[in-house]
Amino acid sequence: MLTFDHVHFYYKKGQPVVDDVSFTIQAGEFVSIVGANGSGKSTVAKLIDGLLLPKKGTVKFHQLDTANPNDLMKIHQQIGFVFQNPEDQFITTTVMDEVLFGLQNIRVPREEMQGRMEASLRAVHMEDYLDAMPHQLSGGQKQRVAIAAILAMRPQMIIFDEATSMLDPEGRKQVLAIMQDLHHQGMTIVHITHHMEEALRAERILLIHEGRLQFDGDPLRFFETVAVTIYQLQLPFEVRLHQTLQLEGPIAVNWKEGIRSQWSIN
Ligand SMILES: Nc1ncnc2c1ncn2[C@@H]1O[C@H](COP(=O)(O)OP(=O)(O)OP(=O)(O)O)[C@@H](O)[C@H]1O
Repeated sequence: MLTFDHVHFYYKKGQPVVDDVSFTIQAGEFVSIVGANGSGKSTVAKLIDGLLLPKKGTVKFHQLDTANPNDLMKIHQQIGFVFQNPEDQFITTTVMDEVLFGLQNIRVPREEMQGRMEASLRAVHMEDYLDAMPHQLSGGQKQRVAIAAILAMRPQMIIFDEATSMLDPEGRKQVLAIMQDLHHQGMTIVHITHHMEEALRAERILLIHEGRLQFDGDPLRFFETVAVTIYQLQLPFEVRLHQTLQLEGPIAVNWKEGIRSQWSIN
């Protein structure tokens, strides 16, 4: 379980970027954090992982406190981070080494490494690319390798920070399907995005605006009650269509189910 308790953060004193934010994310949840450019989403993500520390308040992952230097290494191991640009994450020259590198870093026994590497590449359907050079892969494949490198470390939670925004439609679809698949296997997913079609797929949406938490709840309620354009966000096509047709009741649920099945990996 992740807990933000009255968290405050600023880069420059007097200019709050995260302003008294509190929320809890339970194990196994799929949460989207949405908000306009510059609203503070990435800062929240970095606070979750302990890459940034609160100026006031606490961020805890289970009993581990990001402000405690003794806890930080454990937090980094238990929370994986997928960044916007997969290129930034590659250090080695083959897909296989890319996954093994992280395992060496956390001193996984040598006899365990091969199995973990192969299993995590299988989980993202990249098992046929062991010797490929990461830089020669498509955008979606690169992100899948980055995800495999994280999975091999066996995290409990993965944060995707705008991880689809540099990808073409096919790459986006691949990465979103992997997210959904991991969620179904019990992984806690935090997906930071300003694509509302993607946010629709989460179980819960947190809206950040000017560093404050403005909404925390179900996507259905979010799109029905929040005037998203005020926050420089756009309604997903399916929701706009639904509102235009002014459908109600079971059909309102159906558009959501339709989206879920559309993105499903099966
Ligand atoms: N390293 C930094 N130093 C100073 N200010 C920063 C730094 N990183 C972010 N900011 C500022 O903090 C505010 C929030 O930025 P943040 O990146 O968290 O927002 P965001 O919602 O993720 O935006 P985007 O969608 O554009 O990535 C912005 O005003 C940004 O300019």
